Amino acid sequence: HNYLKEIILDLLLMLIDLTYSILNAVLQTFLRPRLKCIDGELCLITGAGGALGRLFALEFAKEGAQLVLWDCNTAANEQTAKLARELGVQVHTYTVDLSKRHSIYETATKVRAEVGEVSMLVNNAGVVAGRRLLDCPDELLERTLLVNCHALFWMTKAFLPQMKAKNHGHIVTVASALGLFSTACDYCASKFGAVGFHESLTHELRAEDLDGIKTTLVCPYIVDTGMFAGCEIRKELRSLIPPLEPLYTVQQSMKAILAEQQMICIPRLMYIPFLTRALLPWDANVATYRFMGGDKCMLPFIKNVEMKMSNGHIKLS
Ligand SMILES: NC(=O)C1=CN([C@@H]2O[C@H](COP(=O)(O)OP(=O)(O)OC[C@H]3O[C@@H](n4cnc5c(N)ncnc54)[C@H](OP(=O)(O)O)[C@@H]3O)[C@@H](O)[C@H]2O)C=CC1
Ligand SMILES: CC1=C(/C=C/C(C)=C/C=C/C(C)=C/C=O)C(C)(C)CCC1
Repeated sequence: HNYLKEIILDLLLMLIDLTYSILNAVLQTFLRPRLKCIDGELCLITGAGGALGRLFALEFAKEGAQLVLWDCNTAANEQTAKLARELGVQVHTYTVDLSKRHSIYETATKVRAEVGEVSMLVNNAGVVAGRRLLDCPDELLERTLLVNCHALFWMTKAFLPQMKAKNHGHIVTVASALGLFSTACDYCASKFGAVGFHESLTHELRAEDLDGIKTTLVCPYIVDTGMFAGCEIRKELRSLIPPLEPLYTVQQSMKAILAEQQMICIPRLMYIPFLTRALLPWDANVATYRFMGGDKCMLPFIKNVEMKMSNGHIKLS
């Protein structure tokens, strides 16, 4: 009898929580969310020499955060640091290879010794091979998984202990719309991995009642940064879902981060293929992808890469 009472009580409590969460989420879409202050927080951004990484650095600098910038491209990273310093914040740069676990751990040890405890982590660095599976060298496929997915584990293992000690921090995962639904590309598996990592980390923190450590998942559609140059959907629909402006993407992401939102799809329209992927039968999804050009969107991108390779602009690493 006691078991029965307990489960009925738990069920009622769960239903109250569930109703509250739904009402709250609906309300939040209409209200302007309260944004947190990150003045003085120490924020580490990976891929800071890249397009979105640089814009993230500048937005965090505008909010008064101190920066630790990581990238494998030293010159691009230094350029980001220069721009951020002009906004009056302290910036520390590190050259690191995120595809190597030891490089991540060694650099993290240096950061802790030379700068201090990181309280915000923006896992932004990402790569794509963008070749057909059978044409793609194993090393390139492996690199996609190492940088986009494995690195999230090592980064979190390196910086979460300090956050846990204070029950204070924020871990941002820059994944992709292609982490929620897929097309033909090596990148999707790595971003699905990133989404899974974010969710399981979020559950782990909740299960340990560490409610001072927030997580945010960022899932943008194509952003006009050059990383996916050539990737495109059906011509007639391109004006309906145009590639995103890099600054808009980062500003929307910042709003979600500062509102401590659990996830954001940019643009909002991307919630639709995310939902229909789960709701519709597989072949129905294939039919809609075919109609919209989502099934072959990577082909012109791959052609681009092949052309650059044959011209000697890109070499296999
Ligand atoms: N652009 C887009 O359409 C979209 C991008 N995203 C995601 O947003 C994030 C940023 O993308 P974006 O700014 O466009 O890409 P960029 O290529 O401009 O920036 C990525 C940065 O990460 C660096 N990087 C790559 N590999 C490593 C490594 N092994 N170790 C350290 N640093 C590394 C790159 O250096 P280098 O240039 O020298 O390789 C580059 O500076 C990525 O995670 C991407 O997957 C999500 C949705 C859409
Ligand atoms: C697959 C697919 C689509 C195309 C998505 C594309 C082209 C996404 C590209 C995302 C990128 C490049 C993300 C980088 O991280 C549509 C038309 C929305 C319809 C639903 C299925």
